[in-house]
Order: sequence, then structure tokens, then C-alpha cells
Amino acid sequence: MAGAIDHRLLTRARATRTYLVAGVAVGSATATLVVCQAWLLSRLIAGVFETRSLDGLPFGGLLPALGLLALVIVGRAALAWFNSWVAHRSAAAVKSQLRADIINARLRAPGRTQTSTGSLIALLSHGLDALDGYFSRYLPQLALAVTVPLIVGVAILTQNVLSAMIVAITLPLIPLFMVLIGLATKAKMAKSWRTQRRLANHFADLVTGLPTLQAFGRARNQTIGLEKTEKKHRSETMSTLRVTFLSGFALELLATYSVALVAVPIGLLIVDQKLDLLTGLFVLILVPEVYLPVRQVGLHYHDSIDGIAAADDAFAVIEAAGGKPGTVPAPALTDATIAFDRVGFTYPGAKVPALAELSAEVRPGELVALAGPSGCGKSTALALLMGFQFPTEGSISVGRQQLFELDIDSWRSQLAWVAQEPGLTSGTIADNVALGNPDASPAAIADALRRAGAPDLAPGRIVDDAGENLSAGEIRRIAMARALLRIDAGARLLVLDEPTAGLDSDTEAAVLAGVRRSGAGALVVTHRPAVLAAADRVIELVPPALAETSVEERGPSVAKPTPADEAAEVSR
Ligand SMILES: Nc1ncnc2c1ncn2[C@@H]1O[C@H](COP(=O)(O)OP(=O)(O)OP(=O)(O)O)[C@@H](O)[C@H]1O
Repeated sequence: MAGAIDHRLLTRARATRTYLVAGVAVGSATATLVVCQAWLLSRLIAGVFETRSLDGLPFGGLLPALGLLALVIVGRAALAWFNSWVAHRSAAAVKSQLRADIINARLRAPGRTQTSTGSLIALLSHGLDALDGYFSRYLPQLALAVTVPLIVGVAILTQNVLSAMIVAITLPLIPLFMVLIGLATKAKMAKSWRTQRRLANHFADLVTGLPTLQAFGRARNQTIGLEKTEKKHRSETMSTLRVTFLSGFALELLATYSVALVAVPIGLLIVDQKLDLLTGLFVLILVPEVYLPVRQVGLHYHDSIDGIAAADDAFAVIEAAGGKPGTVPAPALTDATIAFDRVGFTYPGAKVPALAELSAEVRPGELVALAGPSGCGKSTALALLMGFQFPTEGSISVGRQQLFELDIDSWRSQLAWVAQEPGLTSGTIADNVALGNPDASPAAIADALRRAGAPDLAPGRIVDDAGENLSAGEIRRIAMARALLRIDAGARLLVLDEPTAGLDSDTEAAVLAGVRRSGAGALVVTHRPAVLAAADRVIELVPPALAETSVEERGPSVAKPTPADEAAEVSR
């Protein structure tokens, strides 16, 4: 059946495998108890007819069977409870593993997925909860649908071959119908899932962009848009439910007719006294038990679709982070040169490259400036250097190693990064600065803030989510202090994406001079003439369109020679 078990869930989420083994064991035990229950019930009913004429205690001989029946019923209830307990534990374990994998994938390669932030939040919060139904309802039923018909079918075969043959012919019709219904509704289910995702995105956009939307008088339109998506979601949910109920009804009808097909000949055989009452009852009680778990799988089919769709989304994020992470320890930047060799990058789904033909070097301890018009790919070049993305053209090497081969943690431990829009976490300013070096003393944190031009910011001041209570300049100075602390802790390259927005020229000059004194290098995206003048080399990026069209005449983007290069050239 389409989408029964996602092989990636089996290979990645170990709890799924454990659960399937437990499910088959519980299913087999349940099937055995079903057979015992049917046997005891038929013995009791047939016994009532046979002992009716006895004097004294007519049903006294049936008491042991009655006691056993009670035990079997308690056993079945215990198995059902155990099954549900294992299922919920497995769902929790799988969800927790997938959440960790998603977050790790996002940390390893933040920009490599096409999943928007809204979708990611929806997936990490309630999206993966769709796996609850998959594990607690669908998979247990799937295990029972395999084990119960097999064991109960064999029990029927030992008693009455004709009944077993009727069951063997009619039972496959149920999965067949389920496949047909599944094929007919697959597109509908996928559409419903897409609408659900769009609703989550719409909502996230509305929340994050509310001030802008209000400023431009568009908040009302967005609310109307949200209402439309919500209405669509509601009608699609109703139509999904309609399909679910209708398909349940069809499967129920099929199973009922199949049971009747067995019941009629059994009844006739009993009337003709060709079959004793005990055997006839045993078979009649068992037959519906064969169809029940298979029918229930159909009823919980939508749980499997929802669960698989959630798992698909999770794996899209996890797999986008790339195959196996690199393992080679990063060469020390104290003597390794970083080389961009005709590096280009096109974002997934984009038609034009964001960066093209970048060739440049960053030598140990150098201050290298990255300049060029807006949108020419400066931030993208830094993202490639940080290992958030891998080049789609050319390569980046560190010493003799390719960047993609490096253990990303050992590589990033040498870098101190200040993003264009630095991220802050909730806590205090000191907590955020200490991200650069968790072992830093309060005095070192205060000193880093001072050097980053932020002596006015009290380290104990509370930072709201994403630094909402701070100005853009303050956020950038805190991020700069964090990077300086990281340099103090041993990072060898400061990676700055237009750090000057929050700093005055003097502070900026002091920051860069301080970094150079420490022996660390810096790769700085900047437009400021003072930084460009102080740089050992300036890499002029050209817009990708220009790089694409005229690379033959112009040659690749290269660094302007430094005075040291020129001196070396002269001496040659
Ligand atoms: N996540 C993304 N998906 C698709 N395209 C992107 C993405 N991020 C950036 N781009 C595009 O890639 C190109 C380069 O962007 P980038 O941010 O690297 O430029 P930049 O030189 O740093 O610009 P600025 O100086 O304005 O900060 C731009 O055309 C941008 O629209």
C-alpha cells in the first residue's frame, strides 16, 4: 500500500525498527489470544446447549472455561495497553530524533534548505505531531493486519477448509480496495497537506511582518488572505474526512458481506449436521476477527498519509544539509591560506547565480576587504566560507584541504563571525557576548563590549527574543563584542559582514587594529574607504550577470594585489 512505511524512518529513526519488532510480537500474541478467546467462547456457548438438560448445577462444568475467558480478555486488554504504550514511546522517540536531526542539519547548513522559517517552525512544533497518529494508530494496526489474519486463518483452516478458502479469496479484496481508494485520494491528501503548510507560512508571515503591513495599510488584506486560506483548509479537511468516512463505509460493507459468505454455508452445514455446533461457532467467531485488523488499517490510512507527509518534510530539511559531513580536522589558520578558486553559487530553485567566478586568497593574518555593488554575492561568499552552503561551481580550499572535507566544528572554531543581521538569543547581553567564549569572565565580557564600541551597554541588561528591545546598532556591537571574545579565545579569522553599520569610524579602526595585533586575520565586507585603504587586499566582486557574460574578456573576479604582492613581483 502506498506510503505504508517510509524506509527512511526505518533507517534513520531506530525507534521505528524497535517498535515494528514489538508490534509484530504483540500482534502474534494478540492473534493467539483471539484464537483462545474464540475457542473458549464457542465451548461456553456450545456447552450451554449441551448441559441445559442436566440436573443440579447445570453450568458448573463451564466455570473453568469462564475463568479462562476472563483471563484471555484481561490478557488482550493488557496487550492493547502495552501496544499503545510502546507506540506512544516510539512516536516520542522518533519525533525527538527527527527534531534533533532537523536542528543539526539546520545548524550544519542553515541556508541549504528551501524550507521557509515559518514552515520549519510549524514542522518542529506541531508538524511532527502527525507522527503520533502514524505510530499510535496506523503502525499497530498494520502489525495486527499482518499477524492476526495469518494465525487466525490457520486456525480456521484446521477446522473448516471451505471457510478458510472463502476467507482467503475475499480478504485480499480489502487491501485491493484500500489501494484503489488510496490512489484516488493521494492527490487530495497531498493538496490538503500543502494548504496546511501554506496556512502556517501565511500566519508566520503575518506575525513577523505585522508592523510593516500596518505601516503600509495592508494588514487588513493579509487578514482577508489568511481567512481565505483558512476557509480552504477547512473545506479540504472536511473533504478529506468525507473520503475517510466513505472509504471506511465501503471497507466495512465488503468485510460484512465476506463474513456473511462464510456464515451461510457454515449455518447450512450445522443444520445438515455435517458440522458440529462447537466447530461451527468457533469458525463463525473467528472469521470477523480476520477482517477486523485489515479493515482498521484502511480506517487509519489518513494517519499514515499525514505521518509520512510530516516525515517527508523532515527528511527534506535533513537531506538538504548534504551527505556525510567532512571529518578532516581543519588546518590551523595561523599558516594555512584560504583560496577561492572560480567559486560560483546558485541558490536552490534560483534561475540566476548569486555569486560567480570568485577567485581570491586570504592569507594568515591578512585584512582582506570584500567590496562590490549590492546583490553581487558578498554575503553569499561569506556563507560559503562559513560552510553554510557549498559552492555549486569551483572550490574553496584551506591549506591543502578542500573546505567540504573539513570537520565543520573544527573549522568554525577558528572563525569569529558577525552576520549582516546578527542573531541574539533571549537572556542577558553578557549571555549573548559569552556565546563567543562560554568560559569568559565578566571582566573579559565587559572589556569585549568596550572594545566593540559598546561601553554603554550593561552586561546584565535583558535581551528579548531576537533582541527586539535593542537598536540595530546595539545588536551589531554586541555581535562584534561576541566575535572579539572568540578571537581572544583563539579564533584566527574575523568574518565581518558590513560591521560598520553600528560602529563609528574610530571604533571600527580600533577594532580592526586590535584584531591584527592579536595576529588574527579578517575578511570584511565593507564599503568604507578607511577600511578599504587599510586592507592588505581588496577583492572586488562583480555582479554574477556581468561575470557570466564577459568572463573571457575580463577574467575571473580577482583580488587587487597587495603592496607585498607588488614587491614580490618586482623582486622576481
Ligand atoms: N536565500 C536566498 N535564496 C535565493 N536567492 C538569494 C538568497 N539570498 C540571497 N539571494 C540572492 O543572491 C544574490 C546575492 O546576495 P548577497 O546577499 O550575497 O549579496 P550582497 O552582495 O551581500 O548584497 P548586499 O550588499 O546588499 O548585502 C542577490 O541577488 C540575492 O537576491
